[in-house]
Amino acid sequence: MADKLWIFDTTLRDGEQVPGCQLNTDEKITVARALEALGVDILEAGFPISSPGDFNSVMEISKAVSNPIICALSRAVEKDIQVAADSLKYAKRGRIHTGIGVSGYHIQHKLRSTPEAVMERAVKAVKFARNLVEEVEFYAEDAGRAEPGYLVQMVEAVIAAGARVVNIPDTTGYCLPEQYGAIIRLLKENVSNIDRAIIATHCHNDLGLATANTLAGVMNGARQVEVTMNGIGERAGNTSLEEVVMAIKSHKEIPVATGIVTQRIYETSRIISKLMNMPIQPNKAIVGRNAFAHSSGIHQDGVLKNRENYEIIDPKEVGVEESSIVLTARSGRAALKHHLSLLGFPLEGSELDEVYERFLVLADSKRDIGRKELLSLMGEHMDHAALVHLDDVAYQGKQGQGGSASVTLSLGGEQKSSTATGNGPVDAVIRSIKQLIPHQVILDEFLIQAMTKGSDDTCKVHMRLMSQGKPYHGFASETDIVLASAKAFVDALNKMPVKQK
Ligand SMILES: CC(=O)SCCNC(=O)CCNC(=O)[C@H](O)C(C)(C)COP(=O)(O)OP(=O)(O)OC[C@H]1O[C@@H](n2cnc3c(N)ncnc32)[C@H](O)[C@@H]1OP(=O)(O)O
Ligand SMILES: CC(C)C(=O)C(=O)O
Ligand SMILES: [Mg+2]
Repeated sequence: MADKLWIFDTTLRDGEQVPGCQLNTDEKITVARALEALGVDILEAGFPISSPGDFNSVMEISKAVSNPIICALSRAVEKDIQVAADSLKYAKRGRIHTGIGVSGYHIQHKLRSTPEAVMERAVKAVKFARNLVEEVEFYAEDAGRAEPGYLVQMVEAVIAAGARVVNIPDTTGYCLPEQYGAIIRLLKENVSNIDRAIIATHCHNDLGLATANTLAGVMNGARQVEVTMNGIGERAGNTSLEEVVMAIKSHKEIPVATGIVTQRIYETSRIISKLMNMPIQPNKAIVGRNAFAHSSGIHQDGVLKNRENYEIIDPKEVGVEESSIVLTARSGRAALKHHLSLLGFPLEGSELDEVYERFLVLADSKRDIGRKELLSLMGEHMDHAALVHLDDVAYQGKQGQGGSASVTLSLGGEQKSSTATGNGPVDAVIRSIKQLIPHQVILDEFLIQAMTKGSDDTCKVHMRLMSQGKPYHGFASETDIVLASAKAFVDALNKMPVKQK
């Protein structure tokens, strides 16, 4: 039977160290509840000595969630440890995570100490923590660059002092997978009391190796992995939860199993991205917008014949409704035929060839080919009847007073106008459009990206609308951010089936 792999989520501690990602207590509780539903085993809720707000967050999270073990971080400093223990007083099961730097760099140049004195502080800290809580985890900071013999002695000493989990961080993301795996193996083979503790991995992504190193650690005996949702964390980030969990699920030869409800991965990723104002790169493994999108002809043909030709994970397994076939100038006939048949045009042979030629000319000049473009390829008369046209947009806004907008759309050939107010001009414009369309759509994701750094820059807007449980992506580029938002919204509307608009 596979061993249990303990999933230690540090999104609310290491993840929250990202500049601009700081959360208030209510937001942290929302994230903690989402992580609990996802099935994480240990939830590192914060660094309680760092501020009254973080102390309060750890305390409130301890009250709000009951399944995961709640963990509080501290230095190897008695006051930190005492405050961490106080913050955990409502936790059903609390853990103190204390530790100290163990590499030559940290011992000499950060702590300005000696290896012997650092070992003494480590042992003292673990004993002090054990007097306050049952569960103590020790982190050997910068273990990835530590002298191996010293690391073995340190791990043996802290286990003897009462640590039940020993975390071996590659704090600077320096190790190669073979090197990191060898460190874990060294500890398994040379620490005399290692059977009394669980070894944990905690890898950073400075060389893009965090997931590979974590898996190397697991293959060599680690049974706890410290991860964050979307891989966020200090500098280049931490190992991402979704990557490790899905790598393990995809490779049965890794002899471990997790309790993660993988179908909740996508939703959890979005909740965290939104609350932390941290967009997810489109090509991010598992949760990126393009993780299940196929855009070149050979791939699209393969996926349409059998999804598994180009997908190692069923998107439903991670909570993504379905893979998508995106039409671009690199698409072939199979993809075009697929989209046309969805629109009710089952073309074959020379008819398909003829439309494909015209499609390629269009696709060479336009990056994103949607319903609107396909309908116009099939005959301009269809266009007016089936599409939403943005005829006019006017808006204004004043600091502290929100915004107002009026929008005119042509819907099914009929012109309609509406006005609305909102918390700013963009919100007002989107509300105006929503008032004009007959069915409910939810704006689920909204990204604005400036191309360069000038105030005269073109901004690119991406919106994801949900309608009847399905996602529709809209894109637009304009120098005017409000107009770009309106156009992206309408672009997504135009990708929905006619009856939904
Ligand atoms: C690898 C990691 O991610 S560790 C976690 C990183 N997270 C954070 O640092 C966020 C929380 N931190 C804080 O709020 C503050 O830095 C505090 C409250 C911990 C300390 O604040 P200050 O007392 O002002 O110290 P400051 O941050 O300037 O310096 C850190 C001190 O801790 C010492 N230190 C660092 N790590 C440890 C450790 N694990 N154990 C003991 N001492 C440590 C440093 O040597 C330095 O000591 P010095 O002032 O005697 O040189
Ligand atoms: C505090 C420890 C676990 C850490 O975040 C690191 O070493 O990267
Ligand atoms: Mg870290």
